[in-house]
Amino acid sequence: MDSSEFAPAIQSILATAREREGGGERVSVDPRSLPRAIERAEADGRVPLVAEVKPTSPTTDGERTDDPVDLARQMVDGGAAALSVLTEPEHFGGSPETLARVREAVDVPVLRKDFVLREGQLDTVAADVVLLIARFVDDLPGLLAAARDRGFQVLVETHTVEEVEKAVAAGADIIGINNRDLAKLEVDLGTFERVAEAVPENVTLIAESGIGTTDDVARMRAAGADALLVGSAIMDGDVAANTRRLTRTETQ
Ligand SMILES: O=C(O)c1ccccc1NCC(=O)[C@H](O)[C@H](O)COP(=O)(O)O
Repeated sequence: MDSSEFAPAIQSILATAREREGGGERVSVDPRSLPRAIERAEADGRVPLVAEVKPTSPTTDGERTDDPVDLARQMVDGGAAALSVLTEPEHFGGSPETLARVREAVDVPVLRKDFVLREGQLDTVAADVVLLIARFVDDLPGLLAAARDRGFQVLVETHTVEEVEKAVAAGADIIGINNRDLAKLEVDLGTFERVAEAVPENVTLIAESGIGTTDDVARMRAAGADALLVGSAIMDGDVAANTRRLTRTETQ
């Protein structure tokens, strides 16, 4: 992978991710099903939302320092089908310990959001779902298999049709399309609309990033999103109210 094409913040994220130690002991997970959590939300009329505990980021001003467990509970109270927890410490204010505490406190599936590059890093903490970013992982089939061997469900994040093809060839059954271009850090919801057609019907499809309004929710759902991953728009202000507003969006 040639990192020089990426924004400086991404180059820094990747440099620290390459250095990060993995966990000591091999993790073994009995996961809460993300596809079933999405179905349950649909069945009771909530927009399936993966709400993200995201204290800060390279594109966020300041840092939210409230107790992440309290924020996570508010997201679930607001109707979130699942949660995403950043575990990247240097650029996102996350930690594996935070994820472990959140997962203990809620009963919905929890995604580990990080920049996992090699097998040992899967053993840092147990989660129901782990993120692998197609653009950054050299051996996607190998790392996907290693994650599944440990019991994780795997969300493979993509940004282009070519990356969707790479994810499908690797056997991904949950695919995210990130509206944020990690080369420039620009967000364009048109990305999901353009790329979603390349994703097979039997794959659980998640729209990621830049979703802030009920119109954005309706737009992503109309383009085929089974679920939406939302961070900033939920973390900015009243977390329960923000989650409720987005999960109750009428899309028909
Ligand atoms: O969010 C960032 O600033 C960011 C910068 C560099 C790499 C990744 C970044 N975000 C990771 C994510 O995937 C988002 O946290 C997630 O999709 C939620 O996005 P949003 O709703 O726009 O906060």
